[in-house]
Order: sequence, then structure tokens, then C-alpha cells
Amino acid sequence: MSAPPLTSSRTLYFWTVNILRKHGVRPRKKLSQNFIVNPRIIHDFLKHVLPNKTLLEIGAGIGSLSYYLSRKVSKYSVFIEIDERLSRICRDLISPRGILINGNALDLDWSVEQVFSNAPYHITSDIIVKTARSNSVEYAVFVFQKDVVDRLLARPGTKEYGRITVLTRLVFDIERGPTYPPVFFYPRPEVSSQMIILKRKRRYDEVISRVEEVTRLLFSKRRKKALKTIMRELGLSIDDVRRLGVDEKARVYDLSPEVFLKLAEEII
Ligand SMILES: C[S@@+](CC[C@H](N)C(=O)[O-])C[C@H]1O[C@@H](n2cnc3c(N)ncnc32)[C@H](O)[C@@H]1O
Repeated sequence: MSAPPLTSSRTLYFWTVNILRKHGVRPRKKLSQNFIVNPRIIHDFLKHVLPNKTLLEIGAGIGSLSYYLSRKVSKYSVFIEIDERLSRICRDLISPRGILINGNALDLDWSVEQVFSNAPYHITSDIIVKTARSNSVEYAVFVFQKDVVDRLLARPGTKEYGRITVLTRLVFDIERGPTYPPVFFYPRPEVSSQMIILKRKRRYDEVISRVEEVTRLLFSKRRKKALKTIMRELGLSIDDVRRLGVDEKARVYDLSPEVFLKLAEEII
């Protein structure tokens, strides 16, 4: 099979549509199958590859990105695709050093150092949590729907701020990448997408696991006064909560990631 052409969006678009047609594949919406048809996204991903580190791509699709990722790393690379119709196509495109697995990425072990994905939108939160929990992963580059990136970077006290923001901010340094309009994908998704780069700054340990538990308990009451909610849900005294720097007037969703970390350390 010919290499995915990166000369123009027109050639990559026709290459993609022709392969899908040749194999009789209709993209499945419920698997978030929106393929990259603009080479700029592939170039942007490739800029971030660390050639001497093991690599995983989640949702390899027909292999447009996998082809290049598998050739850019000198160590082994793994490509996971849930849809058998697509994994058969992708298998022929990745380099002989790459391994293609037909399966659900969420059920498999991610023992690699870097993760790349034009992510299937219906499982973005699961992907972020699994990336955080997989300590071997030092580095991850994702394309998500733009509103997901906004949530990861949201400030306390905003409606986008939530559990996933707290977890991501504690575990990773986060960098916002370029934005891509729907026309960069086939079929076109409804909204724009954005690249995000995550660099691990902290291991997922017992404390971070406790942070997940604390945010689960507290964010179910996100608009309630933080002080009372913490006392009730975590069984801490008013003095303990004040000592941790929780403002009397703050609501749960006003608390910074660092305060959630202190709460987790307090109850461990
Ligand atoms: C947005 S498409 C990206 C396809 C390709 N990497 C590209 O960029 O053109 C997401 C891909 O993830 C696959 N996928 C969806 N859920 C998955 C899962 N749980 N595990 C592995 N792959 C999955 C879909 O079948 C689809 O091919």
C-alpha cells in the first residue's frame, strides 16, 4: 500500500476516501471515527516524537499517522485499534518494527514512555485518567475536542473546572497546541479540535489515587460551601480545614488543585 501522502490536504483526503471505499468501510460514529485528512496535524504530531522512547498510538484508524510514527522511533512502537476492519488496513502500513493490536485500548496495559492519539472522542476522559495512572508514560500528545482541552486548562471557579482538571494539573505540565477546524478530518466532526501536550511531573501514587477519591466525593456537591462539605464528606475538623487554607466563602469548585492535594495528604 502507498504511503499516506503529506503533500496537500487534497491528496491526503483522496488517499483516505479511496482506501475506505476500496475496503468497503463506512466510518462508525459511535467509535468516533474521524480520520485526519490534513497533513498539518501529522506534521504537528511528528514534531513531538521522542525517537529514542517507546511509543503507543491509541486508535490507529487506517494508519495515516501510524505510518509515520512507526518510522520515527528506533525503539518498539505499539498501535491499538478497536475496529478490525481498520486494523487490517493499518497492519500493512506500519513499519515492521511496530506492533498492531486489534482491541480496546482501555483494557490493555500501556507500558510505554510516550503516547500519541487523535483521540476517539467518546472515551477522552478515560484516556486522560489512564494516561495519568500509567506511570511509565512520561509524555503524551493528544488531539481532543477543543472543549476538552479547555476543561483541562480551566481555572478554579469556572464552569469548565472539574475532577479531570484537578487530576491532570497535578500529574502533568500542560501545553496547549494548535487548533484544527472540522474540515481537517473526514468525516467532519461537529466542533473544532486542539492538540495538547502533557509532560509528567509527578507519579500516580497513593496520594494521587486519594485525590481522585476526594474529588469524587466533593465534586458531587460542586456548588456547596467547601468548608462544610469537606467536614461532612471527609470527616475533618473545622480547624484542620482552616489550616489547609480553605477560604470560608469558597465553594467546592473554587478550590485549587493544590488544596485537593493537601486534603488527600491529610486523610491518608
Ligand atoms: C478520531 S479516529 C483517529 C483515527 C486515526 N488515528 C487518524 O488520526 O486518522 C479514532 C480511532 O479510534 C478507534 N477507537 C475507538 N475506540 C477505541 C478504543 N476503545 N480502543 C482503541 N481504538 C479505539 C476508532 O475506531 C478510530 O479509528
